[in-house]
Amino acid sequence: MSATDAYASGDLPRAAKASLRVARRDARARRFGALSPAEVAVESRRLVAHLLAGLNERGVWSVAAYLPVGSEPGVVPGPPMLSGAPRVGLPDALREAGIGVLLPLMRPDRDLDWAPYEGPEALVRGPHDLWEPDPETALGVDAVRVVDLVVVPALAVGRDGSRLGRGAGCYDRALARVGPQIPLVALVYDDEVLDSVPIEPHDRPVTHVVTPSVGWIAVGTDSSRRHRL
Ligand SMILES: Nc1nc2c(c(=O)[nH]1)N(C=O)[C@@H](CNc1ccc(C(=O)N[C@@H](CCC(=O)O)C(=O)O)cc1)CN2
Ligand SMILES: Nc1ncnc2c1ncn2[C@@H]1O[C@H](COP(=O)(O)OP(=O)(O)OP(=O)(O)O)[C@@H](O)[C@H]1O
Repeated sequence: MSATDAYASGDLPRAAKASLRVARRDARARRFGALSPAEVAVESRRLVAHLLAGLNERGVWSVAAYLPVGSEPGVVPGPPMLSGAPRVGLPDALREAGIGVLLPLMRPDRDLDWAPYEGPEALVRGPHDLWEPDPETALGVDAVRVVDLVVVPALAVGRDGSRLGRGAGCYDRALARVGPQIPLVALVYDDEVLDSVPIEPHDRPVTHVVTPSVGWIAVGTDSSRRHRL
């Protein structure tokens, strides 16, 4: 296949994404390994505080979010609590601020279902080391349409709004249902804000990034930025 054919068929951005994903995942794991649990906790608290301040300024009352795990930004380090419940930072902080929170449940078809967050004790072990709401409480894939803002996981984000995810396409499917006026906010570490990351036609650009040190950064093209708050 020629390079032009490869590009037209989508193979080039797909391959570029795959190698960047490996590099970013390694970099994240290395960085995480070099920090103590206390340092991770401090960074997570700063990230969550920035996120909350910006939600408050924007008058946001409901969000679709997620529970950071492993080396993801916002994770609360340490084993599960004595009760067996996971350590929860971000969803509790949102709920305590009076914000309604939906959490995702990964479906076998790699789409995302959504359920209200009702506290750490109500979470159950999901696939891939994730903690998820009880599937009995799930509202369906369309529940994400009603929130004021979506908090999105990412391995890296470009200043042009391009986002690199884990590669399952879960968020691509979910974000395809979200209206164009809804802010899409990726949580990343400071060194994960790049000029751009490879994209494919199905990728929805994010509108903002929040990092532990800088806080909120509006991303996207100049024209996309002119049309929003
Ligand atoms: N905290 C958190 N929750 C989330 C996501 C996320 O990225 N972070 N998701 C975002 O989509 C959804 C779950 N999506 C996932 C998609 C793929 C893999 C997966 O393939 N995991 C591999 C390891 C490689 C990796 O970490 O990516 C595995 O477990 O073998 C895991 C979760 C919904 N909930
Ligand atoms: N709206 C969609 N409907 C159906 N399939 C989709 C959709 N969006 C993406 N996909 C599929 O998901 C695959 C993975 O997409 P991609 O590499 O962009 O994932 P990602 O953005 O890194 O992951 P995520 O969205 O889970 O964070 C794509 O190859 C594509 O076939």
